[in-house]
Amino acid sequence: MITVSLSYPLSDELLQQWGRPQVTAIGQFDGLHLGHASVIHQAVSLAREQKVSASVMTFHPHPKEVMKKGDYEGYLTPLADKQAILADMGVDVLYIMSFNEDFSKVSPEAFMTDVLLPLQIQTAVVGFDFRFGYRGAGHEDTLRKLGGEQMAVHTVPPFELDGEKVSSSDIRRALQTGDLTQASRWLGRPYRIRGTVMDGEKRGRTIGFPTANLKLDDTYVIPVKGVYAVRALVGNHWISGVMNVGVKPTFHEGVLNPSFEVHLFDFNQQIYGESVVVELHHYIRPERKFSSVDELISQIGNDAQTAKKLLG
Ligand SMILES: Cc1cc2nc3c(=O)[nH]c(=O)nc-3n(C[C@H](O)[C@H](O)[C@H](O)COP(=O)(O)O)c2cc1C
Ligand SMILES: Nc1ncnc2c1ncn2[C@@H]1O[C@H](COP(=O)(O)OP(=O)(O)O)[C@@H](O)[C@H]1O
Repeated sequence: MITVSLSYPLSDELLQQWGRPQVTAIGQFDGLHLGHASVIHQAVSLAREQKVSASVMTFHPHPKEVMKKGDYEGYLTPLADKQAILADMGVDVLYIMSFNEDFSKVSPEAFMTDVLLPLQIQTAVVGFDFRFGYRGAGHEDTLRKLGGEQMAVHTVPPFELDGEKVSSSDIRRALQTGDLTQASRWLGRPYRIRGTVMDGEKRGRTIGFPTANLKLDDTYVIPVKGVYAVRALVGNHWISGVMNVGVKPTFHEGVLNPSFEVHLFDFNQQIYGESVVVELHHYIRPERKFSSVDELISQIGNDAQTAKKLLG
């Protein structure tokens, strides 16, 4: 998959290089959950039928982040994660349209005449609730009307599991309430975060549970504070472990930003500075303040046993 950065208005040079008949899925696609996957699979299969390239157009940063709407809570799949997942879905080209205040004012008409038609998109594939252009004025019918003879529009209906529509906002809620089973079902994979191992307070090893402290590489949606059964990719190996997302109330008061610390099972290596991906499989319990370090140690021991059982 090739990634192409776009900024509005598109230059002639860019259009010469990338303007070609193609089928394009357009959307924000944060989370790349099962609903998004159904839109993208549809685009890829239409592209194969029409013997043209399959592309995805997405917008970055997230419009909610740029427009400071107040309900922005971070990314389920920051750009790097999105890229990796889309590459595995058979997408040939990923267009990343730079989203800023100026671009937010582009009308549906201008988006069609200045972006979609010059790129020679012959079929646009969008989800049922797709909105585009200034103030989200455009929707699927607008796209159809403006595209006329030159661009077909394919709308994908809501993807449902057990009669419920899969949505990014429900996945965020599930992560914020510790319902990881639901989050994983809707995502079609466990929720993942990526970070770099930093120095911590060097206490972990003294209590028998060294923990790799992660500085997250992006502004992820933060799952509820507490203890999780996880699998972590360290180098080329997936290792089971237990993670605490929290502020360590046993030792500190008034900390606002949670830390992400993973104790890896049967592991004893120095990994400061390494990049680690953590998959959150199960939520075990909320974080709490213990009245002694011994109680904390014994609870972490129980957590590790629970995680081993849950991870099988
Ligand atoms: C599985 C697990 C569960 C934890 N649960 C709690 C908890 O409930 N309350 C708490 O104050 N700290 C908890 N911690 C955090 C420990 O206090 C922390 O790992 C320890 O202080 C070492 O920190 P350091 O790696 O920064 O040195 C937990 C850590 C792990 C690995
Ligand atoms: N089983 C393990 N799980 C996590 N980290 C480990 C493990 N064994 C060794 N380490 C290393 O030790 C560090 C954690 O030790 P710790 O005493 O908790 O220090 P810090 O407070 O700096 O995180 C990790 O960053 C990693 O480099």
